[in-house]
Amino acid sequence: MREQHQLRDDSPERSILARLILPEHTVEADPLEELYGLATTAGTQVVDELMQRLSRPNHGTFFGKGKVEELRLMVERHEADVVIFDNDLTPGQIRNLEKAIDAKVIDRTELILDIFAAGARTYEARLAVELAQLEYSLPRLKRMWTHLSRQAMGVGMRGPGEKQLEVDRRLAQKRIHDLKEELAKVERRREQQVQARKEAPTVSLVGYTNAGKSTLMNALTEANVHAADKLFATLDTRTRRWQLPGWGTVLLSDTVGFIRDLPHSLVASFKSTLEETRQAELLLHVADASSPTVFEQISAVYHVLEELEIEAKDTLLVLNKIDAVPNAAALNRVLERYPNAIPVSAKNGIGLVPLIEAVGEALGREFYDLEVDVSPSDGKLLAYLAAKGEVLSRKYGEETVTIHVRMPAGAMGPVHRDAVAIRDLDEQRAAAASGDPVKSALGEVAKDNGDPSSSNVSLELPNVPISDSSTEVA
Ligand SMILES: Nc1nc2c(ncn2[C@@H]2O[C@H](COP(=O)(O)OP(=O)(O)OP(=O)(O)O)[C@@H](O)[C@H]2O)c(=O)[nH]1
Ligand SMILES: [Mg+2]
Repeated sequence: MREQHQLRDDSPERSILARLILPEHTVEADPLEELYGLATTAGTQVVDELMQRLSRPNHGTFFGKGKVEELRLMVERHEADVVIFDNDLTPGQIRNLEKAIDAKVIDRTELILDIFAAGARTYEARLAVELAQLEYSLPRLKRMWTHLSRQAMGVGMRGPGEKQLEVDRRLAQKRIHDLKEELAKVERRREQQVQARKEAPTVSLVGYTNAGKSTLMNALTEANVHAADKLFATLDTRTRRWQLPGWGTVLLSDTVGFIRDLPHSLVASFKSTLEETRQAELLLHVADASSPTVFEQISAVYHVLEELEIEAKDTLLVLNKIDAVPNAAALNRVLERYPNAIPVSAKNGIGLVPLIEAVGEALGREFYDLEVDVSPSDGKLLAYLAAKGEVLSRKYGEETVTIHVRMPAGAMGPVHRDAVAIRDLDEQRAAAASGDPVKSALGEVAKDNGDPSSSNVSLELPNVPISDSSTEVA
């Protein structure tokens, strides 16, 4: 469990973490871990936490009556400034809660927007965040006004208050309109830029926030991009030339990380930042194999990619942080589900040589010879495989249909996203013939987890750190 900070006077804001767990939620072993990361990244000091299970949220106050009272006492006891919910609340629920507990209430979306606002550096990222924040606050303007009117009530300002609200709302709408126009312009410009600069195939790093994308970028290209143990350390795209051994020059892009339930408005406004990803020949989906929620994180990433309408031509799943997995069984559990994933440790340089080989191979590849496990109810994917590929056989198992199919590499996106499991038959044949370097590196990790250096696959690459695609704002 997280250690709770001591109360300190110089602390900026004392926060209490709260989460409502509904029957449909998957609950992690430590259900508040991610929120804790977000809250500390936002600069608050977490002093306590509270959770409740309900069959559905209380309409008025989100938590049930007794829990709200418990929360009020907790706020009082810790002199907390803010209660941060891991859920999304309605403006009305926030208003009622704030009144009941006498502290500021922030929901998950607002917290994420706050972190993005604090971290946005480039012009595009700033536009994107401002738009998302305005769209979030527009339906909540009334809430701001309620606070004002309470103070203003004494001097009989109710009329002007209402009028002010109208003015604010119109101003916000106008600004949203302008921002959208500007972003559309930036998007078009960016699309052309990326196209014009495309001297070589692009490989784009994507993945859950904190999975190690920037660290991997640095390990592969000596790009020296910012990597840090906080959420959303990267908010813009950096592209570097990468001399891929045995292949030549490719462009490698590091991008903003994703998170589950990423606010829709934010996703939409980050489209232009993700232009490199959209035009990439290959996505390297970096996942944190040491996270207890790695499966949820992987599917959250595919979800966001889908929402962004990024139809990846091809994807390799990279299981990072294998130096930090608790034991070999934990890693094998992930590899069972994703047999073609490439285990690495970006931090210790383990597995980079097999990764480089896999990237080279994927870029050169035109067809995949695959066995794809599909859920029988997934008619869409079954139809897709038949339409885009050449189906060689179908086997009906208890829970999945296994399809042997030859797929063009350019059509792999939906397969990666929707299949229950994918086995690359070419790769299996090659591994059987030569003794698989990936699996053997992995065997060493499993044996010597306490001493990752002993399984270090050494890496020496002639890397050239070059251009920076992002427009830095001073
Ligand atoms: N143990 C271990 N830690 C790693 C590894 N790779 C990265 N990390 C750590 O994970 C944290 C996040 O790394 P980043 O490279 O910033 O992650 P990111 O995916 O770029 O994160 P965002 O930009 O915030 O989305 C840092 O503290 C890294 O040192 C690894 O292979 N093993
Ligand atoms: Mg990063």
